[in-house]
Amino acid sequence: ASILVLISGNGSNLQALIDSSKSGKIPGNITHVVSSSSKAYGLERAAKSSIPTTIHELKTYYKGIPKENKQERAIARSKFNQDLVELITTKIKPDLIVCAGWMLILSADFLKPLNEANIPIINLHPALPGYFEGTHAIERSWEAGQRGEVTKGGCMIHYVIEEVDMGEPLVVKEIDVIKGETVEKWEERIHALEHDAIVEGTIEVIKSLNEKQE
Ligand SMILES: N[C@@H]1O[C@H](COP(=O)(O)O)[C@@H](O)[C@H]1O
Repeated sequence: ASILVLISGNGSNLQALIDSSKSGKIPGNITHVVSSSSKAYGLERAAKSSIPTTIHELKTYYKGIPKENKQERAIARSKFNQDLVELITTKIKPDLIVCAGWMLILSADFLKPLNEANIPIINLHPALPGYFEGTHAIERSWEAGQRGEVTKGGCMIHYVIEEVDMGEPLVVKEIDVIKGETVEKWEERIHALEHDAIVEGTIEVIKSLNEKQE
């Protein structure tokens, strides 16, 4: 299977995918990496493994449009999505898409054409299903844990739908809250979980794609 990975930053989850596809643990190859930021260290990780990359930055589309001009920005945002869909469906043509630390919301005008093309899209979220949707989930789950509002945390791999971080989970990994633990240690434990979860989730999707072809 050919895998497209979407990133925005450090790329430690991309690295887990690269290592597992090289070792054969993942029955597929990462054929392209798209980054929403030219500063993403993940781009260097891809280059080190000779994986082609594309930088697709929203700020390029917003250039010259004042912040308060919501209408113009909405048109530019939609063009950003359309161009990414175009790139994916006409050039990259992956069997599946893995969002590994991609920090931009994927809306209907991105999801619909890819669903129609039967290209599954999965995402990694550093919290358990139904908890802490959106950004800063690691910090928010840590605070809630230390306040005794939750006793567990973790991460999930889920199919991407319009509702952010709400799609059907296919991998869920839990850890227990440790009272008095630092947020750095909590983050470290969640990242370790994520690196296993993203590999397992990718294998799951490839398995279901192969079953569909049989
Ligand atoms: N959405 C979140 O962003 C982080 C990306 O980490 P990396 O893969 O870039 O190291 C991960 O914690 C992911 O859950």
